[in-house]
Amino acid sequence: MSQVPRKPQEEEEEEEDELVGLADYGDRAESFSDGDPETGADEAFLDFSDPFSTEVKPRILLMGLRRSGKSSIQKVVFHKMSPNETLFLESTNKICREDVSNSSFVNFQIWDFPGQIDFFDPTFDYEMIFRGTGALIFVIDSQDDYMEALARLHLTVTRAYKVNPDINFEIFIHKVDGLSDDHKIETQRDIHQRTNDDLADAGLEKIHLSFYLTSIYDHSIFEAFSKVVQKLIPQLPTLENLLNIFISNSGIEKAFLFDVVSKIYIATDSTPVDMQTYELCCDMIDVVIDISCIYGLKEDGAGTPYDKESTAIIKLNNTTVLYLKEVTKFLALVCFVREESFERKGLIDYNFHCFRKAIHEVFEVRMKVVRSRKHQSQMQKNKRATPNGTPRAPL
Ligand SMILES: Nc1nc2c(ncn2[C@@H]2O[C@H](COP(=O)(O)OP(=O)(O)OP(=O)(O)O)[C@@H](O)[C@H]2O)c(=O)[nH]1
Repeated sequence: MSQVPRKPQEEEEEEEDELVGLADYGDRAESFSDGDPETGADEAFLDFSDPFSTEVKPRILLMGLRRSGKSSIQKVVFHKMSPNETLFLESTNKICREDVSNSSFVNFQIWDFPGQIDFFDPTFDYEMIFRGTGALIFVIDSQDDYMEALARLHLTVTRAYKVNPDINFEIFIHKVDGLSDDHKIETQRDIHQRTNDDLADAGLEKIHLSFYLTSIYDHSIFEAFSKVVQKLIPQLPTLENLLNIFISNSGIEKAFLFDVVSKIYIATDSTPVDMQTYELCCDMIDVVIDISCIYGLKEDGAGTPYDKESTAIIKLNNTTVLYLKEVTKFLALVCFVREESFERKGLIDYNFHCFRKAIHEVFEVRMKVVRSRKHQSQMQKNKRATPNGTPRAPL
């Protein structure tokens, strides 16, 4: 698997950008889906062997049989494609990888594994792939006969677990919009039972699989993705704590920290999440970004639809106010406030200022650790290259 080296300088600048929250919104996802037609292997642009590339953004693999809905999920969640348009997506007939790490807090890669390709072929370095992965999402088409998918799931999970026992295995029982409520529950129970039985037969009952019922036709796919991503964020308890402090001191009912591009919420306060509230927040983000894109950009297209100044207030007819504010270039805070509490907007804004500063500090600490480890690893590499201890000659 070949890799295109990236300049360390550029990489560092990129990371710094993330932290300081510079305005850089936009779907800049790059698709690298043109693999080698001979082998079906993709020309990977991301260095899987770099243990640090996963430190700041979680890396997720999306796998599943053909036509299970992988590309649709990715297009709907990360590219704002409408679900109906996915009907016209062409099938991928080779292994392909897409990287949307530039546009979102989530470092997300999709690996399509078409049925005829054996991805455990020795020519594929699957160990390298699984080693740097935080979560493996396996998509099962619930409207189809899923026996083949379950066999492939078992094979994938057992191999991946051997390489990296820390991977979270997330099973999306997908396209459930076509099933009745009873049928949904029955399908989930059946898939759960069969996969766990297979693992127990292989003596691997300790592998934990999480199941989600998903569809691109409602918010279930965003909700499931949010849960998957949250498991991979080491700072989650700190973020939740900060949100709790923020809402209790500002008279806010509920607050979500959203990844703006994907509308995945990466954290919320500890009050329960209600689907309708979440959906309203998603709609608000859509409204803000759409209006900004249409009326906010200059005539030559210059400017960004989401930046430090981004903020929005929407008053609902049930005496609730929706309040959105920019936190970093990827993240936004969306809150539900009662009208009477919103009268103290000055207090909310001051508390938000402190909250925003704290969020930046949380990620800054992480970045410092990553940088120092990166530095140490580079030093070790240099030492290994010169066993007698003499410094390496500059290239
Ligand atoms: N009803 C329904 N159809 C869906 C859903 N998600 C995807 N589909 C449809 O499933 C079909 C296959 O979707 P793709 O996204 O191309 O599947 P894929 O897994 O990427 O397929 P390959 O590229 O062949 O690997 C498309 O016609 C989608 O419109 C869903 O949640 N519900």
